[in-house]
Amino acid sequence: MSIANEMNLLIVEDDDNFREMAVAWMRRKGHRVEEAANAQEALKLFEEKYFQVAIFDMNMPGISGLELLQRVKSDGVETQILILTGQATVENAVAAMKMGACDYLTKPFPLADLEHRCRLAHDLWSLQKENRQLKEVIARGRPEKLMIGESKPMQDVIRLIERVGPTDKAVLIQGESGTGKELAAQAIHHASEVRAEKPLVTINCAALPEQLVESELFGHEKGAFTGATTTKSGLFEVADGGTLFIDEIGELPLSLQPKLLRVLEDGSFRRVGSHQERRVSVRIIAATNRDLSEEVADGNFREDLYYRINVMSLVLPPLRKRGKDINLLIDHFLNSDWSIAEDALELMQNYSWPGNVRQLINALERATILAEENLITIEDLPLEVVESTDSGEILKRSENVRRLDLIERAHIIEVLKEEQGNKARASRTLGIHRRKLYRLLERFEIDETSYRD
Ligand SMILES: Nc1ncnc2c1ncn2[C@@H]1O[C@H](COP(=O)(O)OP(=O)(O)OP(=O)(O)O)[C@@H](O)[C@H]1O
Repeated sequence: MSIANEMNLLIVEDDDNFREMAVAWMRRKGHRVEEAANAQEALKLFEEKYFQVAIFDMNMPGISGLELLQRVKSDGVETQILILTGQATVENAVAAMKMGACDYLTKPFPLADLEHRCRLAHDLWSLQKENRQLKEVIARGRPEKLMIGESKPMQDVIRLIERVGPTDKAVLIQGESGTGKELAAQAIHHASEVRAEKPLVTINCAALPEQLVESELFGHEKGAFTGATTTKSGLFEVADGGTLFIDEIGELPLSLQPKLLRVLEDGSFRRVGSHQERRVSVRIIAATNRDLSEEVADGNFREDLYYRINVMSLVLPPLRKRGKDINLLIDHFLNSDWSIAEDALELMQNYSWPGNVRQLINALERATILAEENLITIEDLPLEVVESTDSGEILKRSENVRRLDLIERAHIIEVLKEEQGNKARASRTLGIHRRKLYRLLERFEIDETSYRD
């Protein structure tokens, strides 16, 4: 018998004969079994050991099986309890079930039945344990990341999230790429009164081919299409009771839109390849970086679906419209032992950040790899930030830096040509450390391999 099939059992029975037989039987079947002849002994064992399943005889002198059950349950033990009762006391078994026993057996019964019922009780114990673990995982998955922003447009967004979060309404989040749409969806889900303890499940329609989107969302039956080797539940079922975040909803194929509309209207849907109707309770938060009303006008998105998901609308401002928020975000994402040179900061403040917060995070990460001595300078910023049209003014002031850059770049290329693209030799010729050369190659976007023979 494998370890997984082994059970930790406790048998509480005052009839010595029966108890000894039951214990011997269960041990022979490979289970770990403790025994008690009365409730006091049982309570002591509960203090010392952990049982998955316990069997209580109902009629015992002193503390009865029912009282023992009451005590054990009020201590909050996770053990599943099976009650043994005589013909005359069957109605007590009903009372025991109400008090939290999972099952009962009427004497006499074959010992094989006892093992079978213990097995069912053990299955229940496993499921409850799994359920506790999953709840814990969900609770720990709560975002520690908060939406940062003190600018007026961000404050409006944060206030709106606080207002719509607790309602159960569908929300459409619009905003350019990297503006924090997914983060906003998390904030809305966690502000929900009824759903926050349940899962938040995400699907990105742009990342999947059409047929996969359908089976991801709604699940499929075995054999529904080539490759469907097993039955699979869809994300609507996984998110039941919670929230489904549909990212890039503008990419949802037209053919699937009626199916989504239906589940939004009454919670009903069918798995791919199944006739059986299922029902769920799922809140929808959708996001898009396209203008969905235009998609509706162009016939790419159903108007009725648009109105269904756009009950509440949240528009995330692009970073360039968030004023001094950029400083807050830099402070937030940069470790406190880092600083930024004034002209570099000014360039960042003036840049348009088409990739928004995500692009800013990437630029900072890159800069901290390139920079020396924990100071980020213009040299460590991506070229697009330094050379953007918005940065003219600042660059005029940094003109010398730029000219030097050009001279430096040309010189490095010249040396690389002389050394046939060999970085070790080139750095020696240039009189700089190899790491410094790597940094410059990356910054000037020079590919040394193109100078190899
Ligand atoms: N206001 C904010 N405060 C703190 N971090 C933010 C904020 N907005 C975005 N971020 C961070 O920026 C990154 C990108 O955000 P997110 O993935 O939510 O953007 P998105 O709009 O969903 O992007 P896409 O459209 O590309 O899917 C994430 O790491 C997120 O934590």
